[in-house]
Amino acid sequence: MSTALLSALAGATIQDLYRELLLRIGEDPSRDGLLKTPERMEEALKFLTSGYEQDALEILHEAYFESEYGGMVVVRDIEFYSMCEHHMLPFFGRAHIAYVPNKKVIGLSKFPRLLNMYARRLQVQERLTEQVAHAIMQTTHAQGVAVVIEASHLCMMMRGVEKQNSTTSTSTMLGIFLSETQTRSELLSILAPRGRR
Ligand SMILES: Nc1nc2c(ncn2[C@@H]2O[C@H](COP(=O)(O)OP(=O)(O)OP(=O)(O)O)[C@@H](O)[C@H]2O)c(=O)[nH]1
Ligand SMILES: [Zn+2]
Repeated sequence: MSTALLSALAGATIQDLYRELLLRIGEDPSRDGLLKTPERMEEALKFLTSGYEQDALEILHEAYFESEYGGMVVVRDIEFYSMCEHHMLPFFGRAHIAYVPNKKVIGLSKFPRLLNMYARRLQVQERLTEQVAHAIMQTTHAQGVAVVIEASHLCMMMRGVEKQNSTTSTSTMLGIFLSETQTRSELLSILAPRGRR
């Protein structure tokens, strides 16, 4: 890209860029239905990438409660929407987050908040899974953390290979979930589809 073009782009707003994009795909950005579209797109993009402005400590740091609970906590079926970094198309599905506390439990709502934070960045499913697991482990010093994500990728559905029914599963196991087969088996039996337990 030429220096002149780069400096011209640097002065452009996100809405200018979206207007140009509409022109390049053969649309007329001045027609009635599209007049406010660059503004709407900017707003949507800011929301969908708002995770860059947050960090895990900020989300988790005031929601620890002392507890002697020594079992496993599993928050399952947390729905999420993210965008793949390759095509900037959505991938979405469900996450299951489990941990074994270490004298402190975390407010349950913080798990979906943490997932949303990482999901609202350009992602690959593998990294999303790892980031959620490591953030919980590092901030809470839990005995173990496990994150399982099942997702459908629109870049594999509405374009490319056009497969409508495939889903992708990823999992990250840390601490006791890695070292103890029994703990891992307990989690897998909790996550097994109902009727197959
Ligand atoms: N591992 C991983 N791959 C992803 C994820 N989301 C999208 N992809 C893949 O990223 C790859 C990008 O491959 P490229 O060959 O560079 O792009 P492409 O030509 O658009 O690929 P096709 O989708 O096969 O048409 C594709 O195989 C996508 O399926 C993800 O979360 N994890
Ligand atoms: Zn993609």
